Parts: sequence; C-alpha cells; structure tokens
Amino acid sequence: MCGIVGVISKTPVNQLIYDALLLLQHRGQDAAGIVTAMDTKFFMHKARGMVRDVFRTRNMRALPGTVGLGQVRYPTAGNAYSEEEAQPFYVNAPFGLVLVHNGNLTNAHALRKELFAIDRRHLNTESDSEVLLNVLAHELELAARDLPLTPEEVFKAVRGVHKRIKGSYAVVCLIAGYGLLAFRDPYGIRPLCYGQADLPEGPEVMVASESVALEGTGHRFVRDVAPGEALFIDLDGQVHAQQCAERPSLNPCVFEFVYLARPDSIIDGISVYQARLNMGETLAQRLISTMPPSEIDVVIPIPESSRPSAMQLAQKIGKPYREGFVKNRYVGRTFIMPGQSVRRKSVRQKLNAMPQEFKGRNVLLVDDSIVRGNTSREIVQMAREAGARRVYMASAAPPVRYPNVYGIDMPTKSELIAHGRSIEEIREFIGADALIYQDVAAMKKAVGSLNTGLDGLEASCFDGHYITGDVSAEDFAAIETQRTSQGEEEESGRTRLALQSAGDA
Ligand SMILES: O=P(O)(O)OC[C@H]1O[C@H](OP(=O)(O)OP(=O)(O)O)[C@H](O)[C@@H]1O
Ligand SMILES: NC(=O)CC[C@H](N)C(=O)O
Ligand SMILES: [Mg+2]
Repeated sequence: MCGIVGVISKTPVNQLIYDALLLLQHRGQDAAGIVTAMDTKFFMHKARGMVRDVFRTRNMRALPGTVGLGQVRYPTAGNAYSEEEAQPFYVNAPFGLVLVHNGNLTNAHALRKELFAIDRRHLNTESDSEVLLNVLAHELELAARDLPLTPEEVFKAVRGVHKRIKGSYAVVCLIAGYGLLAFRDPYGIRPLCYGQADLPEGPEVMVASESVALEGTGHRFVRDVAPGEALFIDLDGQVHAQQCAERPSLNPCVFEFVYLARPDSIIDGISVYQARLNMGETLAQRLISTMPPSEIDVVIPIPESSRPSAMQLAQKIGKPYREGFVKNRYVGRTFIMPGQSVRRKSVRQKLNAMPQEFKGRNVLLVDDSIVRGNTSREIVQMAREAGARRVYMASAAPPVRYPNVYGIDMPTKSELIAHGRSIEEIREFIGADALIYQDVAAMKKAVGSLNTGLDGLEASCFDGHYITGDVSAEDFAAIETQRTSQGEEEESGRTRLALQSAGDA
C-alpha cells in the first residue's frame, strides 16, 4: 500500500509534505519522493528508503514552491530495487504532469503495448503507475482544446482514464501552471480524502490517503473523495468536483481495516480502530464456540496491528491481556518488506518474548492476519521457548486464500499459507496447539456495519470475489509472473546488498 499526498497552499509546502509522508510511512517503506512546483517549474527528489533517510536538509532546501505532492512506496508492480520506479512520475506533455498513485492496475500489461503501438508514448519502467500517468497524459491531450485548461476538460480526461484503466487507484497529479487533480477508482477500493486549513494567506487544501495525515498537519477533514469522483484544486485553492465514472459504487478494501491503515484514521466514514475492536469482539464469539475460554490463562497480542482486536477479545472472554512481546520500534513492518528471507529474519529482530508472561501458562496469541505464516510460525516457537505450556493462535482476519491484485503485495497463491491448506494443516505448519480464524461474514459485518452507506467491501483475498469483475486469467498470470520474477530479483538484490555491507565492514 502506498501513501500519497498533495497540497496547494500560499506558503512553502516542502516541510508540510514531508510531515504528511511521515504520517503515512506505515503505508510504504521502500521508497519516498516529493515534487514541488514554482510557477511552471517542477522540483523533484525521490529515492529508495524511508522518509527520514531519503530527505536530507539539502534535498528539502531544493524543493521550493507552494504546491506539491509526495508518495511513500510499497511496490506491488514493477521492481522494488529500481530508483526510477520510486514516485512521483513525470511527463513533460501536455503542460507538464507529475503523478503519485496508490493501487494496482490489472490491465497494465495490455495498456503498455497499446500506449506504445497506438498512442506513441514511451514507457521506461515496469511500473503500472507510469502506465497510468501516460494514459492520463494522453486523455488530457485529447480533452484540452483551447487554453487555458478548464476544470471541465480535466474531468473529461478523467472520464477517459476510467474507461481505459482497470484495477484500483487513488491518484494525485500536479498539472504545471494549473493545479492539483485527485481521483479515485470507480469501486472506491483505495482510500483518498481531503481537508483544509484556513491560513492568514488564504485557504490551504490537502489530499491524502488517510485522514491521519490531514489531522497531523493541522487540516480540518472535509470528506472522502467519492469512488469515481475527481477533484480539481486550482492554484487559488478552490475545489472543483465532479463524478467521472458511469456506475460508481463504494467497496473499500477490507485489508485497510485489518492491517494497512493506522488505527486513528477514519476511512469512508469507518474508524479503523473501531473496526479492529469489532473484529476482536466477533473473534471472541468464534473462539467461545470453538473452545472453552477457561483453557486460556492469558491473551497476548502480536504487536503492532493486532492490539485493538486482542484487547477487545480478552475483555470479552474475561481473561487478562498482557504484552508478552516487545517490539523493536526501529524495525519496519515485516509484511510489506519485499523478499521472503528478509521478512523471516525480521520477525525475530522485531519481536522479543518476555518469559514471565509465558512461563507455565496457556497463552492465546492474537494477530490481525496470517498471510505467509512467517510471523505466526516464528512467534509460536518463541512463545514455547519462553516457557508457554500450550500455545493457541487466533487471527482477527479469515484465512488469506486468494491472491490480491488491487495493491496488496500478495499476488501469488503459492506464497499464501492458507491457499490449498485446511485449517488443521495451517495449524500444524505454524506449530500451534489450536488455531482459530475469524470467518469471512463476521469480518465483513464487523467492518461494514460501521457504515451502512457502503455497497460492499473488497475482500478478494479472503473470498475470491474480485469486485471489478474484469480480471482475466491473463491479467492474473501477468501480475503473478511479474511479481514472481521481481521477487527473485529482490532476493538477489538483498543478497548483493548484504554482501556489499559485509565487504564494507
Ligand atoms: O503471515 P505473515 O506473512 O508473517 O504476515 C502477517 C503479519 O504481518 C503483519 O505484521 P507487520 O510486522 O507487517 O506489521 P505490524 O507491526 O503493524 O503488525 C501482520 O500484522 C501480521 O503480524
Ligand atoms: N502499493 C501501491 O499502491 C503501489 C503503487 C504501484 N502499483 C507501485 O508498485 O509502485
Ligand atoms: Mg503484525
């Protein structure tokens, strides 16, 4: 999941975008980038790494201007090792455009050929976001007739984009000399919202993936961008909005609520924290129907994302909630790290067990989700090493059985521990004495009941139903092949880096 932000102000925006990206860091830890604009000139800095590492003072000084955007990347297409695939992406015509994208296109492979052969556009990376930018540039070229460019023409271009691209996308794009365009896919899979601050110099408008980025930078949350809707914010900070999709419907990605988003964000009217509490509540009901709670001495969360669910579950079954694992706060999120071997090693670097919470006890470990099973397998073993008598494991999300093609990095079935395995086989794999999963309907109810205005929830990795309804076998194969070969490159890239640093030492 990437984090994106865009802002139009009357005062310099470099620090503001940096601060917003720090608030969105949990959504992407592989690369970061900012573009600012002064008149029609763009200034860009992007590189691999976390926000704090990518931007030094000298880079920040070189980002002048009162308009800009930024991104933190967690790759789901293309190559995590390529600096060029860090975002924003730039094209010089029409007008000069820079774009940031959160999501994943399912027809990028077909569009790539079409763009070259028919639209005469050249792409230089494997990123689907570069495809998206070029489709937008092409549509804008067609829509813009006489100058100056009008919001109506911008919306026409977005209508064209919706028709051509498939998949999930939340996008912010800077149009040199005109303003900031933001839009969201017609199914509302990926989140996007906007807010405002009233500065003495005039209004400041910020668009961001999560409300926490608005709040944390002093903006009043105005509303979510509707599915299919586009906002065009002109250089005076005036917001123009139009629905650009033919049949929009709101189906936010359920994995945002399970794991991706920060608990203090509100997405599409749903508090992520409350959704996690609710999932803890329904998981407790499931547990009670599976085993007597009297067999459990203590409930222990697997930090960090599972805490609200574990807390609520413990309260519901009347057992103590204890922090048995300490998290090294300097290790990033392991699920969103590219490469299996890095993920595996990181679990032990990240979490350490405190024996006094485990010794001689029957412990129930709670995680928000079990994806590849790396975390739970290591953790169960660590709980045993710390002296636990029996180790039970519960997941606040149902088994992840199907690949995700909408921007969560689990594109291949084979990497998912629950794919083609029974619960009993998974239990055996992770080495737990019992394994309890949330069920799909309960999860959907726990989240969906918090906003009755939803049309549904995008939950394909749990139920195999792909909301856009147009993902062909060829699309699955293209996404899978690309990510598999990239995975291998990532592994060898990591090895290269490890060898280099060993050599440097
Ligand atoms: O089954 P796996 O493939 O191991 O993935 C699942 C784990 O990954 C995530 O944690 P992560 O460390 O990314 O972040 P967190 O600190 O927010 O929980 C998630 O919360 C699970 O703990
Ligand atoms: N997680 C995301 O939103 C990724 C955006 C884009 N697909 C990329 O790989 O860079
Ligand atoms: Mg976790």
